Amino acid sequence: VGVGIKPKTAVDVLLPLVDLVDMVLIMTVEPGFGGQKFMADMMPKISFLREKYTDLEIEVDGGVSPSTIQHCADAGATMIVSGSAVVNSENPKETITYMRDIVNQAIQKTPA
Ligand SMILES: O=C(CO)[C@H](O)[C@H](O)COP(=O)(O)O
Repeated sequence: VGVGIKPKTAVDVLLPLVDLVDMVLIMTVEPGFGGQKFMADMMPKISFLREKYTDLEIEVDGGVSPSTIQHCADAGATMIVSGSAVVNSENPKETITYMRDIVNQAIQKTPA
């Protein structure tokens, strides 16, 4: 079971819930539809959670693409939702593999 927060929701609301769930979702667009612009200013929410919870699955959803994935990975995201960037890609497999590799590389660099 996961719990997600919208961009205007403070990350602190997750703190009492983290131990009860399998993952948290940080929305990087307003929920509703695909194709919106990635909100890089959501990255501090991810870094904050990653610093406190080294093993937590943190998902991002919204505007995630090959050009924004590094921000997510560096902040500590481990699960990625990507719509437009994948379905509009000329090579979805390559796009997925690229984003997965960036996230996996960041995970491997994270101190245990
Ligand atoms: O539905 C959404 C928001 O509610 C998502 O952002 C969407 O599923 C992912 O699409 P995209 O990568 O185009 O932002």
